[in-house]
Amino acid sequence: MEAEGILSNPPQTPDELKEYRATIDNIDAALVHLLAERFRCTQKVGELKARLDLPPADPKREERQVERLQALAEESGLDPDFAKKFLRFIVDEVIRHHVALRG
Ligand SMILES: O=C(O)C(=O)C[C@]1(C(=O)O)C=C[C@@H](O)C=C1
Repeated sequence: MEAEGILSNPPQTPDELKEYRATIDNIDAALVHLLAERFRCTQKVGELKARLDLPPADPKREERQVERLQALAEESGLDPDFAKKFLRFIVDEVIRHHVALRG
């Protein structure tokens, strides 16, 4: 009996799907660890910039980062536009932290 797409007797998760999901969980954990490491590094950068009175954002540096990441994305089969948006999302958060550090 099925009502509005909800199965009363849901099928078991296939083993193949479980395996993919285990891989996804590992990759997600690695991403979180890598991002935490990146933010520890940018925290140091933010402190340095505040100390030396340097601007929080460096658009020229960002341009070089986008170019490099888009090339890497193309080489590895990732959508370069997604790579660009992902970097923007992270860098915007970093800049927010840098601004807060200036007090
Ligand atoms: O390299 C810097 O100057 C940083 O502050 C780090 C970072 C980044 O997260 O990669 C963040 C903000 C800048 O606009 C550029 C790069």
